[in-house]
Amino acid sequence: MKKLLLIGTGGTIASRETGDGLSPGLQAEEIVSFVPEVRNLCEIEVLQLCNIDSTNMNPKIWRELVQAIKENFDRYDGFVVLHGTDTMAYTSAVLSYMIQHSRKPIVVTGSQKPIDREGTDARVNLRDSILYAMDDYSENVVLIFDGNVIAGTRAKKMQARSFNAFQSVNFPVLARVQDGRIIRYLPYIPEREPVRFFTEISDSVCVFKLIPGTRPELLSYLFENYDCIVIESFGVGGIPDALLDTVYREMNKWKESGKVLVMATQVMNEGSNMEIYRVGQKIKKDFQLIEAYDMTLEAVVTKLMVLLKQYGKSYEALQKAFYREVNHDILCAV
Ligand SMILES: NC(=O)C[C@H](N)C(=O)O
Repeated sequence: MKKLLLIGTGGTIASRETGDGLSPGLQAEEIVSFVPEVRNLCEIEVLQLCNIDSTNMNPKIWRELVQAIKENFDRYDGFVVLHGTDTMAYTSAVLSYMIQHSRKPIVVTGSQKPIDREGTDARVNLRDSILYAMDDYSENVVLIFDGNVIAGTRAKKMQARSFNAFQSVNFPVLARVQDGRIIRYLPYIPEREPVRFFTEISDSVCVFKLIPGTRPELLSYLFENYDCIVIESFGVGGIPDALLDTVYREMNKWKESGKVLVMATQVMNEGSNMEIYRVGQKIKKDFQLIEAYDMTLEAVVTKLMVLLKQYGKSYEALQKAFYREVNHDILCAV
């Protein structure tokens, strides 16, 4: 019989009413007891990493999660991580970058309603995730929710309350799990390279969302205090004229000190391309700016967190690595 490690981190799936609102209280062991039939599929062992609302997720816990999977990697055939939905897409993305070429599936799942509630989505999500994690044709990091199997780097929370909370952005859903069957939409290409763990991660990345009329002072503060700024711009991407002086002044200082500016867009679908308009083209050329193209913001941020630790000293190497595809994260870089 195959062996599965179920890792509890908290989230609504583990939550109970406290009088002050829902808060994680159930342990992973108790959570599996709500779906006893999964014990027929595989041997399940549990590890309780933490028990938090995923609003409190952070890079330190990600490091511990990766460490836990690394230490147990040879002993199990697959992993299911129970997680809150609010930052689940960040965690599935960061796991994709910190654990690459995994022949063994690492599934991240959770629910919109606690597992002990009637009509909860938790039981079906947990059952689907275990089924998928124990299938011979599953590999790498995926997020499973409401029957959709989404590549770890492509998930985004799109509904605050409904059961179909996650969508796969700019990439097809990999598979569906329906009535206990897996329907795969993409051909199985076995991982050939050995698994690689990256256990270091930077917390010096920030996101700056532009609005019409953004004041430049704010940008100067971020330039001084972070190693990497991701600007969420408008449309296919550009910098407002009113911010250009600040950006040029800071960037000239910055490039020498190994800091990085990355352009992304507030528009979720189809991605950025700064070469289309004057507001984007010139500045991109002047500083060889990195841009997100079709990646999700969650993937951009977490990829940079991991790459900064490896290539923080060389802008060219970081740029090259950023555009290298990992777990289906980018298709359209030119
Ligand atoms: N549905 C959920 O899991 C939401 C919860 N606040 C969390 O992210 O932990």
